[in-house]
Amino acid sequence: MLSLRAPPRTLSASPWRRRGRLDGFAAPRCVSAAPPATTLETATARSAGVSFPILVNGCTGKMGVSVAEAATSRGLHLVPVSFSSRENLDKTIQVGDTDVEIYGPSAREDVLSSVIDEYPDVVVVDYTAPDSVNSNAELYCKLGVPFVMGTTGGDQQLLYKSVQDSENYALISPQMGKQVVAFLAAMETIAEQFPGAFSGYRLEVLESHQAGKLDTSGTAKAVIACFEKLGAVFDMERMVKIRDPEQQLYMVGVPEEHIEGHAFHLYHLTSPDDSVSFEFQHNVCGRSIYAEGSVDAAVFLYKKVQSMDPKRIYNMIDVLQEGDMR
Ligand SMILES: NC(=O)c1ccc[n+]([C@@H]2O[C@H](COP(=O)([O-])OP(=O)(O)OC[C@H]3O[C@@H](n4cnc5c(N)ncnc54)[C@H](O)[C@@H]3O)[C@@H](O)[C@H]2O)c1
Ligand SMILES: O=C(O)C1=N[C@H](C(=O)O)CCC1
Repeated sequence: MLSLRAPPRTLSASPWRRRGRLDGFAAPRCVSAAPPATTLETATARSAGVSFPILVNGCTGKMGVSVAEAATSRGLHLVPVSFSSRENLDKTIQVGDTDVEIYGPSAREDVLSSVIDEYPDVVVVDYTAPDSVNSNAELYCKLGVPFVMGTTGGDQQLLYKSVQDSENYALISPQMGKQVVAFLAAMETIAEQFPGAFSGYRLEVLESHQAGKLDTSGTAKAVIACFEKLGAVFDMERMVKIRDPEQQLYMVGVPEEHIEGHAFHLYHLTSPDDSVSFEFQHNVCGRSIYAEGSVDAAVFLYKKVQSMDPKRIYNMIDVLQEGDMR
C-alpha cells in the first residue's frame, strides 16, 4: 500500500487509512468528454435572447478552453482575445471556428479597452491562476467590465473589496458545478439554522486534484467554513492534499483517464467521545460540469447587468436559487 506524505497523525486516526485503499472514494462512472451540446440547447440559449460576447481569460489553460468551447456551443459570441502571464507568446488557440489571439501582460489593458469599445456588453470569465486573481480583478474593475471569477485562491477579501469599491458587477465562486453548488448551499443552510450542532466534533478533510493545481481546494475551504459554523474543530494545516498521480490512482481510486482532471473531496467528522461519525464526499471527474456552470454564471451576470440589478456581487448559490443552472 502507498503511504501518504500527509501528516501521519491525521491519517492513522482516519477511516481512509483503516480501509487501506480509499474505498470511501468510490469513483463515479466518469465520462471522458463533455456531452456535445444539442441543437435544442443552442436554440434555447439563442431563443432566450441571451446571445452576448464573452471573453474567456486563460484560454491557454484547461478550464479556459473548456469554458470557451461550452460558450460557443451555447450560442454565445466568443471574443477572439485572451491573455497570458507570459510576454511574447505570439500564439493563437483555436476554439471551434474561432482563432483566439493571446496577448501578454503589457498589452492587456489596451487590448481589453479596445474589446470593451467594440463589444460594450462583453462579459469576462476568468480561469487563470491564484496569483493573478487580484490583479486581474483590479483591471476588470478599473475598466468596468463585468466578470465571472472562477479562478480560486488569491486574497478573497481584497477581491470582494475591489468589486465593492468600484461598483462593478461580478460573480465569484470557487465552485461552478451545479450539484456541488447545491451541496454547498445545503451546508450553508444547516450552518445558519443549527450553529453549534457539531460542537466539539473533529473534522478531517482530504482533497485530491490533478498535479498542476497550485492552490488548496477553494470548495473545501468553503465547506470547512460551514462545518466550523456548526462547531466542528479544524486545523487548516492538517488538510490532506493529494497531488501525486500514483496516490490518486492506487489510494484515492481516481480513474486513470481522469488523473489529469479531477476534484475528489472527503470530509470526515468524529464526535468528541468517538461514538458518532459522519462522512461526506463529492467526486468529480473531468471539467464539463464547471464549464457548463461557468456559462450559466456568465448568462446570469449578463442579465443582471442588463437589468441594472442593485446587488452587483453574486455567487453560484444565487444562480441556483434563481433556477438559472442547467
Ligand atoms: N470555480 C470552479 O468551479 C473551478 C473549476 C476548475 C478550476 N478552477 C480554478 O480555475 C483556475 C484554473 O484552473 P485550470 O485547471 O484551467 O488551470 P491551468 O493551469 O490549466 O490554466 C491556467 C492558465 O492561466 C494562465 N495564466 C496564469 N496567469 C495568467 C494571467 N495573469 N492572465 C492570463 N492567463 C494566465 C496559465 O498560463 C495557464 O495557462 C484554478 O485556480 C482552479 O482552481 C475553478
Ligand atoms: O481543478 C481545479 O482546480 C478545481 N478547483 C476548484 C476548487 O479549488 O475548489 C473547483 C474544483 C476543481
